[in-house]
Amino acid sequence: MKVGFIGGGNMASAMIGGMIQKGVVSADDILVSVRTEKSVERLTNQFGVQATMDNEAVVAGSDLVFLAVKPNQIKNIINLVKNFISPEKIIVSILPGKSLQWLGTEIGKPTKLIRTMPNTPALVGEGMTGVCANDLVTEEELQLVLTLLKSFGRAEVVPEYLMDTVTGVSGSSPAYVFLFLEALADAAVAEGMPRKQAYEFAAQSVLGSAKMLLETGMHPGELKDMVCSPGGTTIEAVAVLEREKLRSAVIDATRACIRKSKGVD
Ligand SMILES: NC(=O)C1=CN([C@@H]2O[C@H](COP(=O)(O)OP(=O)(O)OC[C@H]3O[C@@H](n4cnc5c(N)ncnc54)[C@H](OP(=O)(O)O)[C@@H]3O)[C@@H](O)[C@H]2O)C=CC1
Ligand SMILES: O=C(O)[C@@H]1CCC=N1
Repeated sequence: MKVGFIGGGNMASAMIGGMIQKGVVSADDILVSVRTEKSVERLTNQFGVQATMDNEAVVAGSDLVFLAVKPNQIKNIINLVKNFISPEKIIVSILPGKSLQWLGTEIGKPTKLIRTMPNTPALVGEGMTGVCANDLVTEEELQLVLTLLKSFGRAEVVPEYLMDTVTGVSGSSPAYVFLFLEALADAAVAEGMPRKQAYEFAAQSVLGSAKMLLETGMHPGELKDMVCSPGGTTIEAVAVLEREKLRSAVIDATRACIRKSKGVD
């Protein structure tokens, strides 16, 4: 099977890297189109894929095509390539805010469509992708796409009305986590820890905490309580984070992201 990508930027590169590394698609079977010569060179050198600036050639030569450009590019791209979209091809969008219905209307003919929302931890095999499909996609085809997506992390089918929520809770959230990690490390640096070491201590602590939540099935409040010794150090930090409204800031920020995803045009 030939897998195409229209757009080969941050997110597409993370997905391509994961797929090749896990061996679910070989580099020879991946075609990518981009806007600049510079990206053609980067993708060819980094992954050994067939990179080009010819979007039509990628759609014509692929069985499954990921749409991985920015939302403001997608109308033009669909107009350019829609004549090359035939009924047996599967089109997989990774764009925020673009519904299956919107994509179908722009393509203008019955097409197998899958809408996804991945995230950049795909680059290290720890992505999280939300997925939904239209009625023309068979169960077998959906499973095939899930296999591709699971090559770089977890992937789960969700009802389409939750796709903007997926953008807020996992698509965009690595950026909020990196802000937190940077601040955590800054505090350690302020106390004299070398920066590289501070990132290692901060990142491993967040990684381990996330793993505990996934693997124990315990409530996050209970996991927090396990760290807070009575009269101890942790509860002092927790009290400051509560006073500074960390949790309501995270809720408001995530909902702002979801609102933006709902309004993307
Ligand atoms: N980054 C993220 O964390 C996530 C992003 N997304 C979504 O994925 C999509 C891509 O995002 P991201 O990878 O971050 O964006 P980037 O800006 O990194 O990549 C965009 C890519 O599109 C290419 N491109 C632009 N115009 C054209 C064109 N006319 N024809 C062909 N290729 C074109 C660019 O080419 P060139 O390299 O030559 O400029 C570039 O490779 C967006 O819709 C984004 O919302 C979804 C989930 C997470
Ligand atoms: O910021 C964005 O628009 C994209 C969508 C999810 C992550 N990045």
